[in-house]
Amino acid sequence: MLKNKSIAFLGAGSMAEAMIAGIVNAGKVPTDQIFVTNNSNEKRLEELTIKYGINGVKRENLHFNQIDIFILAMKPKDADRALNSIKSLLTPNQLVLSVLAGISTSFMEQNLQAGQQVIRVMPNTSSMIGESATALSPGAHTTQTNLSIAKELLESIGEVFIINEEKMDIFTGLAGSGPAYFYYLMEHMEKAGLKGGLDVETTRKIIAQTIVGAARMIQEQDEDPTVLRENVTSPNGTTAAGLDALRKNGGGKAIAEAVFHAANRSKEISSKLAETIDSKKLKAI
Ligand SMILES: NC(=O)C1=CN([C@@H]2O[C@H](COP(=O)(O)OP(=O)(O)OC[C@H]3O[C@@H](n4cnc5c(N)ncnc54)[C@H](O)[C@@H]3O)[C@@H](O)[C@H]2O)C=CC1
Ligand SMILES: O=C(O)[C@@H]1CCC=N1
Repeated sequence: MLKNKSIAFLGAGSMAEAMIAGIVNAGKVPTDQIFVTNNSNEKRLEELTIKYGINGVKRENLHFNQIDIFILAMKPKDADRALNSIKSLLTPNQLVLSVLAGISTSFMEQNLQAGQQVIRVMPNTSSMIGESATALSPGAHTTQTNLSIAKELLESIGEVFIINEEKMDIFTGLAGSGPAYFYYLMEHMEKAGLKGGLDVETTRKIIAQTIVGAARMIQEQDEDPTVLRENVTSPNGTTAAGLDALRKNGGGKAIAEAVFHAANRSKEISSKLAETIDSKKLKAI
């Protein structure tokens, strides 16, 4: 279904690049059918063109009528302006995906033509290596065929979860922002490894393999994380000492709080956008 589709990214930042890399690497969409544009940074467009063999084009050179799927990838504060600038250039059958945190399908629909097919998407930067956990929530007018096409496209950058849009905030807290928590954990584990006398390169490999191993155990053993944790924890052993320190220092609570704060921020972006749309004070978001 994908090989005849043309895709255009509006926004050329880190999320767009991660998705482009994953999609190009998966090879399901020919590179000459992938376009990317941005506000003004032509150097960035050249960079993406050279790196991925796709078409980095200035906005005025993007032929909107030749594109099947648009992927909005600007910052949420730019959503209103971006939607209004493309509104008259689209036909309702063209599919608009948005990866913007906190931007609802109803907000997109209100700011595009009546009946426009839209899908809210929440990927993460592991798209770059085909390992994203990506959520999809279709808008009111999206056909089953277009939802399947979007799913197929996004499966090329990882695992896809079709969820109710009300769950998008918590999904964002868990998976959209999630890689950053693991990188933060790794930064701190790395410091501990260095303090213990290991070199950076070895420490990094050890930590990465430990995280990959734990993640794959969850994926492949069909076992509860509590059971897997208990299997590591010998009575009065090293892990018990480590976990005790983690609990005493608020480790579990800190992780849950991170997820909830990110989810709340996603919700807040939605409500502030709704408030500020009237007064046009978008910069305050
Ligand atoms: N970075 C991440 O891990 C994730 C980001 N997202 C979402 O992706 C979006 C982009 O995030 P980043 O790539 O990190 O931001 P970024 O700041 O790196 O990139 C934003 C891009 O949008 C362009 N832009 C702004 N207005 C535009 C317009 N009207 N038309 C076309 N391009 C326009 C800018 O020139 C820039 O290329 C955000 O809305 C964010 O919520 C979603 C999931 C994960
Ligand atoms: O930090 C952000 O707002 C974006 C959305 C999810 C990950 N990065």
